Amino acid sequence: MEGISQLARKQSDALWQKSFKHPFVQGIKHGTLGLDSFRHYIKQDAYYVREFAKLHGMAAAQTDDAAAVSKLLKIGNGLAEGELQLHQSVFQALGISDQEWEAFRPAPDAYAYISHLYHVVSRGKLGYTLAALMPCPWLYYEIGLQLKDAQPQAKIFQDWIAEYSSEDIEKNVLIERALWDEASKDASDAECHDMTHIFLQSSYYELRFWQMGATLSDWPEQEKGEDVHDFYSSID
Ligand SMILES: Cc1ncc(CO)c(N)n1
Repeated sequence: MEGISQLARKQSDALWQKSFKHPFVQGIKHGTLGLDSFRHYIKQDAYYVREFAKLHGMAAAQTDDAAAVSKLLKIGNGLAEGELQLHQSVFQALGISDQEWEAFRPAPDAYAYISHLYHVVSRGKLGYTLAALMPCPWLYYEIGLQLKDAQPQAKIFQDWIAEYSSEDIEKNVLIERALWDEASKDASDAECHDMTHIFLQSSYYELRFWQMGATLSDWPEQEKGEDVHDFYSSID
C-alpha cells in the first residue's frame, strides 16, 4: 500500500518542480547567483535551521516510542550541529559579523514558514508534525541529487551543494518518511487529506524561501529611513 509520504510527494510535485527550476537554485548550480541574494538567504536560513532543530525536540515529545524519540532527537541534534557549522563558515566567508547577526530579524517569508511549522506542531500529533517538517529535508535532498555534479566556481556554492548531497540527508529522509508512514497508517481519509495539505503548504513556503532570497524581500525598514509608502504603493 502506498504510504502517506509517497502520496503527499506526488500531490506536491508541481510545486517541487517550481523549486527545482527556480532561478535561485539554478543560480547556485551555475555559480551565477548574486552574493547579495545568497547573503540574504543564508541569514534567513540560519534562523530557519535553528528553529527547525528545536522543532525536532517538540516532535520527539509527541511519541512514546523510545526508538522514534531517539531518531528525532538525533536528527535535531545533527541539524543543530552540522548545518549550523555550514552557516558559520558561510557567515565568515561572506563577512557577516556577530553584530550583523544580532541585529537580524526574520523576513516575512521565513517568519511565515516557521510560524506555520509551530502552528502545526502545536496540534500535538506526530503525523501532522512530520507532514509539516518533511518537505524541508526531502526537497533539499532532491535538489542535492540534481546539483551534485555541478561545479560552480565559488566555494560557498560548492559547500552548499556538498551539504545537501551527503548521505546523511538521504538517511534522515528515509528515517522520517518511515516514521511518518508508520504514525499515519491508521489515519482516516480526512486526516490524510489534512496531512497532504500541510505537506503542500510547507512545499509552498519552500518555494517562497527561494523567491525571498532572489528578491531580497524583507520588512520595510523605517529605522533606515526606507520609505514605507513606496513599499505599500503596489497594494494601494
Ligand atoms: C528553508 C529550508 N528548507 C530546507 C532546508 C534543509 O535543511 C533548509 N536548510 N532550509
